[in-house]
Amino acid sequence: MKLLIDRLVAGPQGAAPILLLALGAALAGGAAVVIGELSMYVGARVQRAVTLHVQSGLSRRVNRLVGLRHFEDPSYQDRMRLAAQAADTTPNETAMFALEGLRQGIAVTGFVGTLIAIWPPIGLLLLAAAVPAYLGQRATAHRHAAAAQAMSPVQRRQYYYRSLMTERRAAKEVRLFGLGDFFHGRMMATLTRGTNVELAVQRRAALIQSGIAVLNAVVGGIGVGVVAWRAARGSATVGDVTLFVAAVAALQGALGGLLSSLGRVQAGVLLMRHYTAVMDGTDDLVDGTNPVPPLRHCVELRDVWFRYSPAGPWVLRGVNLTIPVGQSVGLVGLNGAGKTTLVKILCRLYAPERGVILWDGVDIATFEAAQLRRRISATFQDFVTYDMTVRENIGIGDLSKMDDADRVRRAATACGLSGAVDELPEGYETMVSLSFFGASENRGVMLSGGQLQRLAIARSVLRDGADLLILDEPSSGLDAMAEHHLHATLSARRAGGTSLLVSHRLGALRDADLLVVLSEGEVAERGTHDELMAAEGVYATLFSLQATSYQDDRVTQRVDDVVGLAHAGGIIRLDS
Ligand SMILES: Nc1ncnc2c1ncn2[C@@H]1O[C@H](COP(=O)(O)OP(=O)(O)OP(=O)(O)O)[C@@H](O)[C@H]1O
Repeated sequence: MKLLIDRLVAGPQGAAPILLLALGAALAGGAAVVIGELSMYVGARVQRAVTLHVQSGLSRRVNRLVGLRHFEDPSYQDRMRLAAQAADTTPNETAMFALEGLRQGIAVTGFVGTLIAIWPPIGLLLLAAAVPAYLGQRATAHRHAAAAQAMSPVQRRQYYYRSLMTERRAAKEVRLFGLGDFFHGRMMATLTRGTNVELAVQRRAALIQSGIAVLNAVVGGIGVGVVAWRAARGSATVGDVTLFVAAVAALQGALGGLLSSLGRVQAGVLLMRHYTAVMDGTDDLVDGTNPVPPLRHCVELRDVWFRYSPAGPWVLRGVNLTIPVGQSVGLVGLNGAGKTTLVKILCRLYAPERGVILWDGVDIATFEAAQLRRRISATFQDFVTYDMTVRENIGIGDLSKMDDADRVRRAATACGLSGAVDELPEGYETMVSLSFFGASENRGVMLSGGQLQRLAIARSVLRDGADLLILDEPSSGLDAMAEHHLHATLSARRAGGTSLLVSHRLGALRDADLLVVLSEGEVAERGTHDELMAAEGVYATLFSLQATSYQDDRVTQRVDDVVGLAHAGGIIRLDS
């Protein structure tokens, strides 16, 4: 371009050299565009591959967490969010920076060379200007990273309020209690707080950028002034001036872009510390390595003490409990007595602070947790309903049987669910969800609370090879008829199996081989139903309380009639 201008300024020229130079300039421009597009495409491929790799590593790491404590720690939740955010953006930013750096780096080297060739001292001036620009950018990057960290809990709160207003789970109560404006107000307050933090960082960044721009303008101005002055004195050409002006503008643009890209990478790298912290972080439970043999004798809790936090109250206080193989143990207690906690410890979702849990005499802490859990089949009180098909919802209990339609159907039948499923538009392939369409774009369905509970229990039933069956409040959502049937079915299936049952409906547990009453984290009573009734303690009081509320002279005859009818003709459908 410089040659072209100098030729034109020098006076009339032949057409061929001018056209040749113009063609050269056009080709150079075109090549730059093509290289730019190519590098964008390669960059997109690279960044996609890196993001997939990093995101996959993060999910695998989280999946490897043995215990539950991290999931109940807000600061870990924040860290996870930042790690995911960093994993999402930093590889992109870095790939972009690498490509931009390559592209702009070549351009910058060319421009700097050109400028130095025209007026060498500009090199020093540019260097002097680059140092504060870099430092300013670095300070901005640190502020961005710090703001992202400070914002994480605020954003989680904001998403939480938004989800309450937009998702199905709270829609009922939000309308019933008129909570829409209340949650909207809270969401806006957190949003405003977050925006203020971000704006403060942006303000600061704008100030720094303005300072850098002024510095660049001064350096550029000095350079252009000197070269123009030299041209006026005849020691430089007009082409030199034109080239210098263009190179200064292009250089400053390229450097600005590079620096801000570098700033984003620096902020991303700072955020990636959260990613590495998650990836390299220790688990709250150390996983064992030993294989888990089939249960032959018993599971025993020996002097187990547990609390959810070091400063919190003891939830289990020296619990001793044996679950002999082939027997059913019923766990009873008031709300908050520690029943579910005990179940979670048995599944090694937490470790006891003192005492041990022995599996045929071996501390379960030495076992590989995943293997131990494969030997246990548990349904929790707060079970999950997945936005998947009925078959998948049951198959979740044993992934190896998820596609075995027959096994899934048998598990559903055992829980009295098959009739209801058959009536669904796509049977077992019906989506249990109001958020997603099914495979054939059919709308999903929502089952009743009791049906969902049976779906969850069917998962445990599907896992029929397990050594220990744990049911935590399996029938709380079932109607009386369903409960009766379910217990009859489960008792039959449990025969000879080992089980731990937790229930507030004491009638459902009276046939258990052993009943254990937990009170404020301690075993208060143990024995069979008859023994505990004779002892006239807590169990007898609770049982009598429940029994008296049902007492009516007409009851016995009616129950006999109903159960007799059900057994005779199957006319009482559990899944009706
Ligand atoms: N994740 C947790 N973090 C902190 N405390 C907890 C947690 N889960 C339960 N707790 C506390 O531990 C105590 C025992 O709870 P747990 O759920 O084991 O009782 P429960 O006997 O199963 O009660 P319910 O009959 O109501 O189901 C309660 O005081 C509860 O507040």
